[in-house]
Amino acid sequence: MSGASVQMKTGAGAASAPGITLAGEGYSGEALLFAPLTLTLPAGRWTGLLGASGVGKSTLLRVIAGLETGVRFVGEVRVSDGLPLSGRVALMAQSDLLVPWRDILGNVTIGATLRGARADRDRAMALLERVGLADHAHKRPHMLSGGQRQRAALARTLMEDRPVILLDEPFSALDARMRAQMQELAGALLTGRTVLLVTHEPAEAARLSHAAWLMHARGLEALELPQTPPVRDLEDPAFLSAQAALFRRLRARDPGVPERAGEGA
Ligand SMILES: Nc1ncnc2c1ncn2[C@@H]1O[C@H](COP(=O)(O)OP(=O)(O)OP(=O)(O)O)[C@@H](O)[C@H]1O
Repeated sequence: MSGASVQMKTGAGAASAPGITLAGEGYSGEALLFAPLTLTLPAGRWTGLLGASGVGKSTLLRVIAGLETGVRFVGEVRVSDGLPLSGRVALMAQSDLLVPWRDILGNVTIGATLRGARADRDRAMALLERVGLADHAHKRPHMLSGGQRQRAALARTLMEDRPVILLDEPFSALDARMRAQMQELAGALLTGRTVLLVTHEPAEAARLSHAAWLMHARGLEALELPQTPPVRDLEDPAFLSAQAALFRRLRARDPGVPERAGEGA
């Protein structure tokens, strides 16, 4: 590995990771999008959030980040230490948001630049190495594939070293091999952070989450996960059967209605 090694497990971010509780309901125009729900993100844990497209997952994530949404959210976000979340959150949005006029290294260090701080280029290069982009550090984003851009966005998110990490479908553009690797990297580097992982992949939620929820218009439903800690081994039988159970749950006709015995996919 070139440059500084990436030491994030014991960083300040993990030490101060708060728990977060979001409680409220969402409206699209006048229509109820999702009924009152309470989403708890335990301190220092990964929470997975699954649900049909358009149900409001990204909205919850953006509300926690304190960003505008196209949905009217009526409710509140509580933080376990009572301190504002501002400055303590790193968000990896669905679109990579790489700025076209900076190279990949410049994108990974953009947070420091925007704050007027000195960028730690060694650490940024070490992260780019970990996401397999060291050879692309001096290319502009348009020269990269979708999956490469997503890995650059992941490196930029990890670079911020924040206690709260919000990931919106962070591995969706990656091939299977790279996806598994990036899951393992994120799982290792974000140990001890409070992480919300929005994903369409039950396998991803089952592999990375301490707790996972299925969101639907009537609220949240707890999903069953193995007792073993994440990141779970891809061949772990408990992981494989949890993944299969999540698939069955997602494929059920109406996820808001509990299945009767003998029903299901
Ligand atoms: N800027 C906007 N203006 C108006 N409506 C919006 C806007 N952004 C999102 N919506 C609506 O809010 C709802 C929730 O969107 P959101 O992006 O939170 O869903 P999601 O569950 O994350 O979907 P996906 O899985 O497809 O990303 C959707 O029905 C969408 O049409």
